[in-house]
Amino acid sequence: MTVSIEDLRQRAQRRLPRTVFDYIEGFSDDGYTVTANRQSFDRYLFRSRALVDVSAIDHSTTLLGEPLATPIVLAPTGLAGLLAPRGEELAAKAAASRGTVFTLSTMSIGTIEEVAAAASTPLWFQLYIWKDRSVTQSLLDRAKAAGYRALCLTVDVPVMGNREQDRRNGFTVPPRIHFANVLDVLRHLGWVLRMSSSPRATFGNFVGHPALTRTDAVGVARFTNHQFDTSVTWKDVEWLRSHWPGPLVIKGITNPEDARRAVSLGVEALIVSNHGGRQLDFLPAAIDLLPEVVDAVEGRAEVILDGGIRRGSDIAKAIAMGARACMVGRPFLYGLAADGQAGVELALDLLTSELDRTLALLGRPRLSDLDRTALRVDAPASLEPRTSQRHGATPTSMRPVGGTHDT
Ligand SMILES: Cc1cc2nc3c(=O)[nH]c(=O)nc-3n(C[C@H](O)[C@H](O)[C@H](O)COP(=O)(O)O)c2cc1C
Ligand SMILES: CCCCC(=O)C(=O)O
Repeated sequence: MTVSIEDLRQRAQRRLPRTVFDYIEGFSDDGYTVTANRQSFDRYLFRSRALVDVSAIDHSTTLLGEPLATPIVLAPTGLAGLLAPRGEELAAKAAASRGTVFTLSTMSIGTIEEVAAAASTPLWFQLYIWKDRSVTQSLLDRAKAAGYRALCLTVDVPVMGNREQDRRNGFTVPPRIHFANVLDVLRHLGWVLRMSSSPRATFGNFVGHPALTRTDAVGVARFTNHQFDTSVTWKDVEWLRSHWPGPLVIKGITNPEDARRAVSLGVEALIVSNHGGRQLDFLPAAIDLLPEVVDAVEGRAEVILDGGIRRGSDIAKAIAMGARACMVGRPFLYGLAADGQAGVELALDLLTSELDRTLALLGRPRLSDLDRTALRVDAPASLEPRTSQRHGATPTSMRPVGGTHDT
């Protein structure tokens, strides 16, 4: 039975070849940050109120002026179309059916146009700035023409983080079968068969780009490090501000100074994020970064949190600290791998119903009832840095997420 995000994670793990599952779970270096993202939620405990009328729970909100039926937005994730054929389209449809936003990654398998055609929800487009600025310009033009509502500039990938497991696995796009993984791929023939109906297994927005030929498989880090511009600065944010007609969101803010600067340039929303622990290791947990960014912004932009959300209670804590909404990455990818669109819907439903239960038990029936008085900060949990090399396991599997089973 699937009653938690952890259950979905285990189903995803069973359905996917190991190299693909490892890519989702991937983290940089020693995995301090990916572990901290989960463990730090445990430092914040609730203060509940008794005898409050909680007969009408309301978890709806607005984001960038649009209504959201749930404060959970789907984060941009590259290569989601490797988990299920037309994976990005399925996830976008799931978001639409649950009244929330899907964010399409620059590095998706499905194209900007395909995903826009599949979904009837406000879509956001996540941008990585390419060295070849004509590529960047064309991405913007395509996203604009396809009706994407907001542009989400990710600023924490000047270079790709050190994903050691992907390197050990020789993970490429398209994924290759080689001596070391042939048995594992054979054990997941269901995935192979399902994916045979996928229109492609490479970065859809760049088909035809000279760097991506039909026959060559490319390493993700190698490819992105060649294509992404390492010289991006605030000047580019100013440029985007004047060239993108809709709301501008910056993803990957960890420092209050940067938050103030973004706000001064008229950015409408900030995403406090350490990229799910996949980029700079030894950044603090996302939830610990949140309060100082919220305080720096002083209500002049909306603040979104992502990183480590696996429970509705995590969302309640982030909103109590001042987040307007949360993004989830891996939780919806687990759902997508486990059961396509229905799996993404299940991930959203599980988190939303856990949030509802938390609001009722807390005695704060509406999201707007949540503020910092709903929380108390406990002693820091001890965070043990761990090396993937030493333990050969991913951090999320080392500590049961949600206290069910471990693998
Ligand atoms: C498989 C995978 C691919 C990702 N690809 C992107 C991407 O293309 N662009 C981006 O801005 N963030 C990307 N991220 C980061 C997510 O948007 C998000 O910040 C992170 O997953 C949040 O942490 P969580 O997975 O614990 O929810 C990716 C994350 C994962 C797990
Ligand atoms: C697939 C290209 C990069 C995606 C990304 O940002 C990530 O893996 O975290």
